Amino acid sequence: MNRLDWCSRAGGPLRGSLRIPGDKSVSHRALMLAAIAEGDSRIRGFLEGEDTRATAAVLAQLGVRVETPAVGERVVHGVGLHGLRGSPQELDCGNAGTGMRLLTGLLAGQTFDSILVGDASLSKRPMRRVTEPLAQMGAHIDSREGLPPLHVHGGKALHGIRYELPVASAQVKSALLLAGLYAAGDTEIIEPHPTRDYTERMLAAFGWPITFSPGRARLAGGYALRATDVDVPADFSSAAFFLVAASIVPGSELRLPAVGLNPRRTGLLQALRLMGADIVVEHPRESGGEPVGDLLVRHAPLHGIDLPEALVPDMIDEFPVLFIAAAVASGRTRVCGAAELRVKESDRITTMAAGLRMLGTAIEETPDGAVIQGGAIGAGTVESLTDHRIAMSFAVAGLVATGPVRINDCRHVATSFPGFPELANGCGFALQVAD
Ligand SMILES: O=C(O)C1=C[C@@H](OP(=O)(O)O)[C@@H](O)[C@H](O)C1
Ligand SMILES: C=C(OP(=O)(O)O)C(=O)O
Repeated sequence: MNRLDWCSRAGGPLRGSLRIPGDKSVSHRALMLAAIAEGDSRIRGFLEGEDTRATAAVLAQLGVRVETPAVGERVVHGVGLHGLRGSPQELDCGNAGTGMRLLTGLLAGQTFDSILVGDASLSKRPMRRVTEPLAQMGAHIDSREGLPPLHVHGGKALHGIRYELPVASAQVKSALLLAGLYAAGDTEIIEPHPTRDYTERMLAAFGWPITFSPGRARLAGGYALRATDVDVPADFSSAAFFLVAASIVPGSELRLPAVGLNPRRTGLLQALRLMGADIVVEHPRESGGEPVGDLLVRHAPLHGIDLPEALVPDMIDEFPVLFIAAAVASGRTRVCGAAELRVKESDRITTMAAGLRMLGTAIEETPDGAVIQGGAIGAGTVESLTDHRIAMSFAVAGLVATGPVRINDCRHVATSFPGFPELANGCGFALQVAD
């Protein structure tokens, strides 16, 4: 893929109503559960991102017919729990940690072997967090010293385990629950802090008996999934860029309709409100078993905070853009308990600290967070290291910078947010491809 650099300039005020694309976590899971269900499932609001399309392509390689009747829609012809077929080719998960980790759980219980590969960024991400508990369930997975590619051996008889997660991770929890569908006996997961529960909710919607409450989930193998239609809400993590952008640009007022508001995703909403943001949830309702609402965000002066550590797992993907809010806010913001940021698409603490320093912000890195002194953001060149959320966060910074912000290596933005530059420019950003 060719290199793509952006230049973000001062813009705004931001105005309008923006349709944010579908939720990435929900889209991955809807594809996987629909694939092994009995019957046809229709997914509406599907994220047309590179990550979720990679998962659809992997499932097609495994013998699942996935149709695209319209943009943002998939019809998945489920093959049943035991209907997947092995592929002689490698299964390419692209940039997606979620895709690779959940598929590893799903494939551990099959009769055939699979090889999962990813791009340069995914090939550096830790996989022992899934392979070790899966091995305790009886799976056999070879890795390159805990990194992809993963060779998942088939034909292993799995048995359920009771597993206390060492780190809060919805991906690990979900991988084990998917393997648990194929295991004898109970699989029980206990989390150090509750994480997003989409897998649990969706398994229930597909008719699999499961009990779950915040921080716990338990199911037994040996049932069947019944096809069901899934309505995917707009992705809160994508909405996050606009929540911060409208908060920091004077005169802004943005509406973001039908955004998913699962409480395990909305930590940034609470953090921004603690910083003084003006964000209102209008028409809170349920859609497809998930809480959704229309977000109305207006400019408001922000001030620094000590981020409550309990919010960290509920905003794990929103730290890059929170760092931008903190760099603009008056006073100091302190983040701790967020060491997981170091194993995302890039080391998000170091990448953000390096970029903000280039723009003149005083930021001190700590092992599990950062201390950020707010003030004016300057012009400069920053590296996104191909991390989509870093690229979009610095695009937000450019709106209020004293000069142009050049952002290198933005080619992966479409992994989670296809159409971001167009949507951003449509509401008042000044974001262009750089020469
Ligand atoms: O389960 C999911 O869909 C996700 C869980 C989180 O990862 P971890 O499970 O590694 O925390 C998050 O960062 C990722 O973007 C999506
Ligand atoms: C960490 C992320 O995704 P994944 O783990 O699926 O690559 C993300 O989208 O910020």
